Amino acid sequence: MKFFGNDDDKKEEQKRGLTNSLGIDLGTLNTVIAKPSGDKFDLYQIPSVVAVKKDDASTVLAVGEEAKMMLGRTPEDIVALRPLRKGVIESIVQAQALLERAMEIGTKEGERIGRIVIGIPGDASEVEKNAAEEIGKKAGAEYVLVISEGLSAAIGAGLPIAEPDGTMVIDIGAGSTDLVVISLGGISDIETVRWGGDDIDNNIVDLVKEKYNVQIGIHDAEAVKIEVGMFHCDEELENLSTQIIGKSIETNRPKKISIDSEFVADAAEPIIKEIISGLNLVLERLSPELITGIYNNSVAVGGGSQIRGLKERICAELSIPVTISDDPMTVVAKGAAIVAAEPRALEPEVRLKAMK
Ligand SMILES: Nc1ncnc2c1ncn2[C@@H]1O[C@H](COP(=O)(O)OP(=O)(O)OP(=O)(O)O)[C@@H](O)[C@H]1O
Repeated sequence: MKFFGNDDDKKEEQKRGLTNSLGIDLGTLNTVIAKPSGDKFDLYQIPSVVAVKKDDASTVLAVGEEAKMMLGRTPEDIVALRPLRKGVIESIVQAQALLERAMEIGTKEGERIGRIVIGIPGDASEVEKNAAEEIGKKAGAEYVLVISEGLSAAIGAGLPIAEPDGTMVIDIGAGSTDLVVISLGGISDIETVRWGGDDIDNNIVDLVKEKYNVQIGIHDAEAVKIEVGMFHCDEELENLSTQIIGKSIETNRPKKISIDSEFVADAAEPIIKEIISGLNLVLERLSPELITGIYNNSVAVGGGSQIRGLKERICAELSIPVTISDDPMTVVAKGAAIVAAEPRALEPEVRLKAMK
């Protein structure tokens, strides 16, 4: 990554004590915090969950791990909720509590947060962006910059974002998938597909019910997806199998069933179809100048990018070779941390916003 740093600016910031910066990926499922530390990053992760009073959703009682433990087993007057749904902030108060916790985790005692960069979905509206910025400021950061998760991922993955040729990021998250084309340091196109890994889990639950007359929990469905999951593709991928216990709908008794990769691929088919359709739209709009860059520099990130068969399926359907990030869950936060430490990593217009 080439930075355009200016030593005077840095000294100025140091004078003001703005030495601590954080990158935060405010995700539907997990919030990842990256703190630059020399050439590397300190990384932290918390579940994007808050526990609130049932009759007053603005009174936050617990955040992160503690709140996650309460999911599904809270006392009557408490509910555990996710402040983001499909990548969109649902409750500002709750998202603020989450962000405050994230900043606390990334800060040593006595340290002040100078600048945070928050990655949010690229198709977020101005209102949502402003809300995220507001939340960051209220949570105690001096400077807040909100950037697209896709751009952040590209920076974190070390893609050549400043080149005119173009690069593409496919970010398959829990609730949504962002398809982001970047050139000359900015986003030249974005398509958000409101489908992601969570929808695969839901489809697994439904398909198990339909095929076996058995109810399984959503967490078991996710575990199965992670263990044996794949997308249908032309390549012969190993058909793995695992067993889970569900509740028989007929007898109400526990019932053991086997689920294999082909089964998960059937459940995941509507989601990969939506992703391919989104990519088709991006390609339709793509200017021919960017096609070589997309061919040479497309990367898949996000938890869902780890499902086997993704790159094979995309290459077969769209003739685009995709590299799967070896760091899919933290790359957005890392990219945000790079920008937080050095806003000139972005193009001039965005930099101006960062410095305001
Ligand atoms: N090894 C894995 N194989 C397949 N799926 C995985 C794996 N690890 C995590 N996932 C899935 O990835 C999703 C979470 O990804 P990620 O943390 O990137 O999402 P997020 O940033 O919280 O969501 P969003 O981007 O929608 O706000 C979940 O659906 C999870 O089940």
